[in-house]
Amino acid sequence: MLDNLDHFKCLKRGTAGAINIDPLQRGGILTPEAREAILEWADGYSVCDYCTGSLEEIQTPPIKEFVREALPQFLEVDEVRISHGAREGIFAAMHALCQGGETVIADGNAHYTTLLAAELAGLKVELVPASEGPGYRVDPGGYQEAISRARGRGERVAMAVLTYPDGNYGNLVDPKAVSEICTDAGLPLAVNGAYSVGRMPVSAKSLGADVIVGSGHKSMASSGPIGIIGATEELATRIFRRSKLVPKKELEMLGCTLRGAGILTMMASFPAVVERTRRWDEEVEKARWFAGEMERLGMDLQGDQPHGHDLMFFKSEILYEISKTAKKGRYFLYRELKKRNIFGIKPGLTRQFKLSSYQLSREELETVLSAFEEIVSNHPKA
Ligand SMILES: Cc1ncc(COP(=O)(O)O)c(C=O)c1O
Repeated sequence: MLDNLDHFKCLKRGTAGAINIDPLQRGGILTPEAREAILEWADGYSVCDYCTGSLEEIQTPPIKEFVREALPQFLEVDEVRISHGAREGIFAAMHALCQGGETVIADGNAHYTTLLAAELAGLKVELVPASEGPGYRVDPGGYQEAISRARGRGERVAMAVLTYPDGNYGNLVDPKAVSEICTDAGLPLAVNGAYSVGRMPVSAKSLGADVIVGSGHKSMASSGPIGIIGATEELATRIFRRSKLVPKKELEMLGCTLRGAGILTMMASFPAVVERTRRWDEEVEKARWFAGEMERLGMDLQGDQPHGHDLMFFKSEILYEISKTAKKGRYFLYRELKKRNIFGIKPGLTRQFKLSSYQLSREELETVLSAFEEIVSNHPKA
């Protein structure tokens, strides 16, 4: 094996020029500025040229200004730190704010990483169930019921998490309503903004979030893994507490998180990211138009109606019926889209799939719609 490694030398992704509709990837596509930054800062510990002891204190490049001023202002939150992703932010908050054996409340549409974070922190999870499809709605009032259920069993409830929006249906639950319930119950609320921070306007203050996390590689045009965690002053002193053994370093962050190009891509994209959040209404309008056209072709949008996010989950019996007789069976949709230079729907999916219209032009989305239209009309149904 080690004598024949030439195929590692020149790795190509093979997606140049394609239309990418993968919800996981749309908001993480780099700006031209970030592409330049990645080359400039690509070497391992490149940000440490002028280190003064901790990542958020570095002034050259201007990480200090970015983390201490720009990000808190952007998110309307007291303190921000850079993490390796949304999941690490959620874990840091749970680990710092809860004691082993306590319970966290989370929405039934929460991302799996919220459950793993709780498990790793030694916590129990009480879910607020989502309704049946097609809405899959989480009712804010369900948080009160979940708190009462857990407390009724004698559990100590320590915090709540709201996924805003969730990563399956793009549903947006009223965070203010959840926050009021949490405040009355004496619980901090962590908002998982993996699909919102960097896409839509997000103010931790207006949402009523005590902790907010975001994902750079999902929604802030950054090269991953990278995320952000913000907290109110009161909680920041607990989450970002310093080590007793190495007092310059923050314990929960294991000293320094992003030590290379990733943070420079986030910084280089930041002006464009701030700007694009101001045009969120256009994205919602485009998503609604696109969903309407897909429904006309026979697909059923799940989740919020009218839809409030670019992440869309469709059920599609029509494509499933076609797959029963199509060449390559359930892989036919992936292959047909690939032939037309469109990718992002997972190979093998036909009956239900997610996609995103984020930052795609109307022309590109029309190309996607024509592809679906052709695929439906060119194939006989079973
Ligand atoms: C809603 C949601 N939260 C969190 C994550 C994880 O984000 P990260 O990779 O930044 O940890 C995802 C990833 O798909 C997600 O969809």
